Amino acid sequence: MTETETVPADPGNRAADAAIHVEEVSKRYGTRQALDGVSLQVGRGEFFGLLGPNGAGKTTLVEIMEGLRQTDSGTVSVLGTAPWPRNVALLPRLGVQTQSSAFFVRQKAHEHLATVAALYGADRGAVDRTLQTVALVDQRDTRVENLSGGQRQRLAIASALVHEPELIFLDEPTAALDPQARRDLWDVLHGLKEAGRTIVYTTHHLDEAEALCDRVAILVEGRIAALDSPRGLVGAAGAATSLLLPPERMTVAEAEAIPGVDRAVLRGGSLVLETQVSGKVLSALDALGGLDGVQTRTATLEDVYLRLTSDAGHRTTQNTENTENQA
Ligand SMILES: Nc1ncnc2c1ncn2[C@@H]1O[C@H](COP(=O)(O)OP(=O)(O)OP(=O)(O)O)[C@@H](O)[C@H]1O
Repeated sequence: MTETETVPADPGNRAADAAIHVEEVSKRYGTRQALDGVSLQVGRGEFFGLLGPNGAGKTTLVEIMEGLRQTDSGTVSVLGTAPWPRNVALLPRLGVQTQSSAFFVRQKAHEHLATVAALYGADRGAVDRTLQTVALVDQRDTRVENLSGGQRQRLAIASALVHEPELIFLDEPTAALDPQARRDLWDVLHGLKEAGRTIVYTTHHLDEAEALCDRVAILVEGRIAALDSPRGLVGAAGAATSLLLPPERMTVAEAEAIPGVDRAVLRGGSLVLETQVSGKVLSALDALGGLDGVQTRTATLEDVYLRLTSDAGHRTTQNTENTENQA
């Protein structure tokens, strides 16, 4: 798959509308090639996910887009201008999620946000508007140090939004949150998406990327291993459907003998049958003793991600080629 192939499918990604153009960008730290010929575009109004294992180069790429780092080669354009050398005119047009360590912890939530707003010269109503956007109105007068982890993350996002930037960078905002706080934050992020904000979103949560992102780029060892909508990636990868059976139903060998089953494994207390033709296999199972206890799990972005990132060196190339052939 190539970037060019995905462009026509997404009107928000037309070159003229692009918020970010990255072209053949490389960056090396000593002997470590952090980015190796990365090209992508982020359309205006797009919720764009950046995925990849630790050390894949996500932070480096984001810092280059934010104007915090210089590339070794390649070109970068953000909102129609070069972010490097540090471009002070660009800064107020960008929203960067602050890390909790940068908070004014003794201040109340609204005071903290007012301080950030003042730095950007945002109008007086911006603070309350933004607290509403991130659902922190009830915590307005709570001291930052007394906010829960999820509330702090929402305040961090508020700090990136308060000056109404054209482009927002969110770096793992749901990391270290409990499942409920994570879901609550999803609501906030959905709201931003609905409002048509342009967002570059780094995450390790594949379910989140699948639910929120219009398109995702999967970085592996400094290269883009895949770039498309989550649905497009799952479809193009031809990822198998899994049928989960009680393990006592049959042996692995018997399962693999069923026409249409590509692979059978015992996993997580189930006998898992992988197939591209689930209807056919379900019919066969039905004839072999019924469908009681049989569960179907369709392929997810996580399946695609794990295929691309496992055994990165060899398999990344292989899978990217496979995706290209099917795109
Ligand atoms: N300032 C630096 N000096 C030397 N090496 C660096 C520096 N910053 C990053 N690296 C290396 O470059 C590679 C890419 O790092 P980067 O932080 O961009 O990856 P990442 O995808 O953001 O990882 P994570 O998910 O862990 O945040 C890694 O091997 C990292 O160790």
